Amino acid sequence: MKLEGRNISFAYKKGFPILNDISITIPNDKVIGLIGDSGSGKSTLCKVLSAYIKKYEGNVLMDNKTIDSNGYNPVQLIFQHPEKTMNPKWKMKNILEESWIPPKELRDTFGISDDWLKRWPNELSGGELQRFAILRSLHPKTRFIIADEISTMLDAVTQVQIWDVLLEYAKKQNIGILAVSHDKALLDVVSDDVFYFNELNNK
Ligand SMILES: Nc1ncnc2c1ncn2[C@@H]1O[C@H](COP(=O)(O)OP(=O)(O)OP(=O)(O)O)[C@@H](O)[C@H]1O
Repeated sequence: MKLEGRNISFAYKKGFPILNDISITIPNDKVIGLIGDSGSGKSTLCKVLSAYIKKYEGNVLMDNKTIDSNGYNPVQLIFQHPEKTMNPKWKMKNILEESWIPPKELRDTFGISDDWLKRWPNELSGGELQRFAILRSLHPKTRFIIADEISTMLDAVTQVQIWDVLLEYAKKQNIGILAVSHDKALLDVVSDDVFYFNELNNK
């Protein structure tokens, strides 16, 4: 299985293109790293691939087919700032289980303590929240994860812990990952191949 962006072009404002005929393939048994300058359009590409942006030129295909926009999206985007994607008025248990109910062992693997489930999002640290955001995205129907700077705000130890569990789970479940980061050293460790955004973007 593979996720493909084929000849993707996009502009927020007419005449100011951000993505120019970009093509990228993410096989479901690989981690593809993507590195590039700030403001170059990496997050925009992530949003196109995960259908947050719906109007663009080109195609996003999973095994050569367009993705059904009605059902569960098998391409899940995880953002740098997990708090922005969580309802502050919901307790963590509801935020997690809105997507699926992961087995307790998997929660434990992600280092999520039972006590955290009873808290509000603003009662957890960024790293703790990010564990929830990642686990929430690993619904059994997820086939690809688009990880947009998911560990940037974490200390080195937490960063390694989180990537370790994510990589192990993805490998077991055949989930492909696009890992976007400014951190070349991190991408060299987690990715099978690393691409430079500017080389994909035909400006
Ligand atoms: N909703 C939006 N409306 C208009 N312009 C936007 C919008 N979102 C992003 N941009 C602009 O598009 C360009 C690309 O932004 P994007 O967030 O994709 O870059 P990036 O490579 O992910 O940057 P960074 O590495 O700093 O996160 C930037 O110039 C940004 O200001």
